[in-house]
Amino acid sequence: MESKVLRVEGGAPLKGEVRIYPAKNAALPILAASLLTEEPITLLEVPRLRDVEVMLELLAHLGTRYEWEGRALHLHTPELKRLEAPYELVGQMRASFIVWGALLARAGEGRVSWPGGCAFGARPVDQHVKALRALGAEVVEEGHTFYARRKGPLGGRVVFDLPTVGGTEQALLALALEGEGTLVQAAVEPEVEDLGRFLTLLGVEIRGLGSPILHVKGAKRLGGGTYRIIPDRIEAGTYLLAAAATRGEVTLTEVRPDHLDALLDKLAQSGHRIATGKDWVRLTATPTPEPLHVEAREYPGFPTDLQPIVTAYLATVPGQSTVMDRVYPDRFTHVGELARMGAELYLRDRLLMVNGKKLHGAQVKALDIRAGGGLLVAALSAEGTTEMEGVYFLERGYEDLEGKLRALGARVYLEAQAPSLAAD
Ligand SMILES: CC(=O)N[C@H]1[C@@H](OP(=O)(O)OP(=O)(O)OC[C@H]2O[C@@H](n3ccc(=O)[nH]c3=O)[C@H](O)[C@@H]2O)O[C@H](CO)[C@@H](O)[C@@H]1O
Ligand SMILES: C=C(OP(=O)(O)O)C(=O)O
Repeated sequence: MESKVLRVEGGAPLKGEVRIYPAKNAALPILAASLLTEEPITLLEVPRLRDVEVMLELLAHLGTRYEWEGRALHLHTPELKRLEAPYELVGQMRASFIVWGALLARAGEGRVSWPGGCAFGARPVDQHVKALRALGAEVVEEGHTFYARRKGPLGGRVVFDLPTVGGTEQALLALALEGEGTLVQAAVEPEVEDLGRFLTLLGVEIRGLGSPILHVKGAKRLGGGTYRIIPDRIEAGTYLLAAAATRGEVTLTEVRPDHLDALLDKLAQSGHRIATGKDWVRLTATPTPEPLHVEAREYPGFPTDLQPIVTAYLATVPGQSTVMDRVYPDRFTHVGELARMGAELYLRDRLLMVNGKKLHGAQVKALDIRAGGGLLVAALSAEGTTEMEGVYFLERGYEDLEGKLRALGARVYLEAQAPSLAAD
């Protein structure tokens, strides 16, 4: 059972420079896509995160040999050894579900368990099933597993009911070998585009990348190659919001400022000074920020993954802010925990009203990755000490969190168990 606790002594403004690592949510589908080729692949600078370790365990189960060289990762799947992804691995995170499309493409069949991932409301997979069926695969749902097979090359037109990141990635992988098809209302998130670029490197033809209509032409065989994953816009956003909440000054390096447009605009609206260069962003916080109205939407809108974190920031901003999440309307597991720190939050018909004020330290629990990010931001700005349980979730999404925050002057300590909790 997880027993680590993150102790945060709040109140220190974050100051300094922090390097942003590659995107977890781009790395994971790219790792799944490595199953498509028998040629070796090298990914440069892969984030060393728990989710990546789980995905590598799944790939190894399916037949991949891999080796770390510093932060680079060499992968090689000469042949698939198994065609099923079990619950023990797929149940740990969402992204592993898309190995299904890769198995179907390479082996002609594949079975996956119902996926896990963060539980912040309903997360159906009907669009994944719809896409594979529309491309001509036979799909059978058996208990909590999904089986798909194809007789010949996949092809056709998928019209998604709504833009889905995972569903679009699933369809891209399914079409990558021999398939040919069009995806309508595809997700346009940078992580989907990054997967598309990686597939292009392997030999798949994709027109329309970054737009909601994608034309995909798979190849008979795919090659290998070396690829650099895009920076993590959610990690970047977390540090920017932490800097804003603590009224500090932080420069992010190795980022894509264009991927952060929606957040940077909101931070500027709130009164903070933002400067950007080709691959860096600096936030100089105003001591008197303004409240905001934030609505999380699909890219290029405000990211749902930053919604719990911007909520935590707004809980520290005097005045009334409002927050809605149009992508995951019930993504509010952080609300009750923020309230323990004194935050005034009222949820009415999926509209969150936030009356910002100075927060105080408390014992809190992260219930999913970005809820953890939000609690962390609140704790950094709060008066007094916060002890956070659920560190497991933070470790799914943030590499070297303690080291990076300490370098920015934060007083954060990862402990085996907080003394006050040990007494329980
Ligand atoms: C590993 C990964 O990359 N996770 C991200 C990915 O999750 P994930 O790929 O699971 O999210 P989706 O983009 O698929 O979900 C978007 C919306 O579509 C709905 N939906 C999705 C699939 C489906 O078959 N049916 C359906 O109705 C979902 O309930 C949600 O309301 O994108 C989300 C939205 O940016 C992010 O919050 C997650 O961090
Ligand atoms: C919610 C996330 O991941 P998952 O989709 O795997 O739950 C996330 O990265 O914020």
